[in-house]
Amino acid sequence: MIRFEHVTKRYADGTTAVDDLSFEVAEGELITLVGPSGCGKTTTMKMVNRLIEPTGGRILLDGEDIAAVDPVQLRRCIGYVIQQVGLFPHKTVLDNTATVPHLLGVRRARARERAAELLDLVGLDPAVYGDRYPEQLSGGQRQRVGVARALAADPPVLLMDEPFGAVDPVVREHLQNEFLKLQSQVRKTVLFVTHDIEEAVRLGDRIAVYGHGRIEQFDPPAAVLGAPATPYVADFVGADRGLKRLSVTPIEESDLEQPPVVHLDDPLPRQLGSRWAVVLDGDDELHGWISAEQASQGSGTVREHARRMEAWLPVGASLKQAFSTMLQHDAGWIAVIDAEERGRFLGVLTPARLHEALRRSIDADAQDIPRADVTLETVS
Ligand SMILES: Nc1ncnc2c1ncn2[C@@H]1O[C@H](COP(=O)(O)OP(=O)(O)OP(=O)(O)O)[C@@H](O)[C@H]1O
Repeated sequence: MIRFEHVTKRYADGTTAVDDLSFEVAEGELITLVGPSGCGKTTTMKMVNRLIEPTGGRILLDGEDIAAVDPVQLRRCIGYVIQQVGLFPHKTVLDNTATVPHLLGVRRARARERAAELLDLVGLDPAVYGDRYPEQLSGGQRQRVGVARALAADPPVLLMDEPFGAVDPVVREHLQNEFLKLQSQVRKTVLFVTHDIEEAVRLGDRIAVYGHGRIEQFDPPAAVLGAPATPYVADFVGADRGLKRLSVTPIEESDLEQPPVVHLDDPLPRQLGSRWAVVLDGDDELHGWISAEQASQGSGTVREHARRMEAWLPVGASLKQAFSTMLQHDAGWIAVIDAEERGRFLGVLTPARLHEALRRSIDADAQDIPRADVTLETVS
């Protein structure tokens, strides 16, 4: 969809902002460009809509060299969201959002109708906010209007330059989550500039980590965190990258341990062969658990002695959620179920298994193989 071929930008004063950059972005992919101030992120982005012209190389959009496309025409198929949103102060929220379709010749009534749909999509009720002016909105609400306006002409490509940079961290996280939900519906090809590694990790399908004018690593978040390509990247993602990585590493079935299992209507077993067993109902769905002590002292069926299981998660939840669930319930293990299949029990995750899952996922990324195929040298 977007292809950079040996792109260089040298400004008139001799500053090389971007140095021989080559990469490709697939349709519907969200790429975060992250790096310290002045490393060339904004320059990269502005070359895509020709606000800045490269001094070397070329950029292809859908196979076509953008140097040959009329810049005005080009910008119509590229939405642009910036930090200082740039809303027209004298226009209402609805008219601001309808600006581009209106310029493109869509009838005013239809453009406003579409604008109202988009405001709804970004979480602003058009009946409440449509007639307000930008100064009557909070910073977070203004950013949402900025996103709605960029989507108004339904462009296949979105460029976003620190769009959530000016709002406080709580609103920011909220906007990020909303944007991810929105992106899962609209599936635009997005270049998203940020200097915040947390934001880059949370949003990006892949992250381009910039050094000065160059990309040091271009990989999915888990790989950047688990296997930084250079000491510079390791330093940039921070010493707590293991923790960050937990949040982008999903629980997989191969991570799970298989404990003893009993069913609700089984007679109470004298011995479990373990300190506890998982209790399932007749459909193999998770019901709870039972301790060896209860089993050895009681009588009747499992049903009368089973305890409800609070600490469980669906497979695919993050290792961070798993860790947090363990802490929240003060549990030495959590049950993992298949949410797609009515909650079928799949196995349990213990702290040791969680640690192992993290190590396996790092090796899997480094070797580019599935996590289940990784053999660890020493298993703790
Ligand atoms: N018009 C210009 N003339 C000369 N140098 C420029 C110009 N615009 C940017 N630069 C320089 O090019 C380099 C890259 O700038 P750019 O704005 O792309 O960085 P950035 O990574 O987006 O930074 P930030 O996170 O601070 O926005 C910087 O050294 C900057 O000073």
